[in-house]
Amino acid sequence: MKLTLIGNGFMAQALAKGLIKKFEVEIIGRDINKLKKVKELIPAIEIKELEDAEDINGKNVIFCVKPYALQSVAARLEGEANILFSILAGTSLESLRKQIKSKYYVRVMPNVAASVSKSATTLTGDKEVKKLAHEIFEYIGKAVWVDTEKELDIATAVAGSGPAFLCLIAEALSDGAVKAGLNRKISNELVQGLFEGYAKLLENNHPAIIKDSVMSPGGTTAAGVAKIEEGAVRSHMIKAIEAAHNKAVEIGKK
Ligand SMILES: NC(=O)C1=CN([C@@H]2O[C@H](COP(=O)(O)OP(=O)(O)OC[C@H]3O[C@@H](n4cnc5c(N)ncnc54)[C@H](O)[C@@H]3O)[C@@H](O)[C@H]2O)C=CC1
Ligand SMILES: O=C(O)[C@@H]1CCC=N1
Repeated sequence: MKLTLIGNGFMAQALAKGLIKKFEVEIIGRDINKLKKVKELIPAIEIKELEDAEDINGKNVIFCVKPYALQSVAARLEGEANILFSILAGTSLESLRKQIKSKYYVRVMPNVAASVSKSATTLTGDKEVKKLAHEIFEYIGKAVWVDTEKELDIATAVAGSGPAFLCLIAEALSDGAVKAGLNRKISNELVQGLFEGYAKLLENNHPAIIKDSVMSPGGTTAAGVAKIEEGAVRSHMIKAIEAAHNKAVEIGKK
């Protein structure tokens, strides 16, 4: 099966790296020089410059441009795709249906870890292609189908934007270690190992149980946790998800 990615940005490249293991991948973009650079990085892909009347008839398209570019790119597409997968944050199935012709529509919310085939991806849309959507997006990591777009917009906040939130935590932990006197290289290495080990533990344990197992009475962890609570970090994480979700909904209304 051939997959046609429209857009040649960061996420298109991240998806292509995983999808190429199983599928033929074509990337259509507006800048041939950028496309040639992408081909140098992922030689197995086909590249094609976006035409003014780009024929998508019968193709399985993964739409990877920015949400604001939907209208201008859609106007250049001709014919009816077989499946239109869209990774555009906030952009509703209704809006896609109005602007791009396709037999089936699926919204997809991957994340940056697609570049290492470890995305936590959420899918929703036409149930006729649910199984196929799963099969395709499992090549970039874990894929979960939800029944509503509301759930996908929440998933956008927690799994799409989530890596950036974790980056702030990772950077801050390393900064703290550097502030205390550890060198940057060792601090970063320890934080990387910390996330790797924690991800493994999280597969089978609730975070509260892991926390309790680390936190000794009167110990170092308890001292640190008390400081974190002073800064209302948990409350602000909840607010961050709320804000990111609200933004996805707002993008959808434009
Ligand atoms: N970056 C991330 O972690 C995630 C991004 N997304 C979604 O993925 C989509 C792409 O995001 P990125 O790859 O991060 O952005 P990017 O800026 O790296 O790529 C955007 C692509 O759209 C193309 N484009 C923009 N305007 C265009 C136009 N008028 N005509 C033709 N092509 C046009 C650009 O040339 C570029 O290839 C967005 O809709 C975003 O919501 C979804 C999940 C995670
Ligand atoms: O920030 C954004 O809009 C995109 C969508 C999910 C992750 N990045």
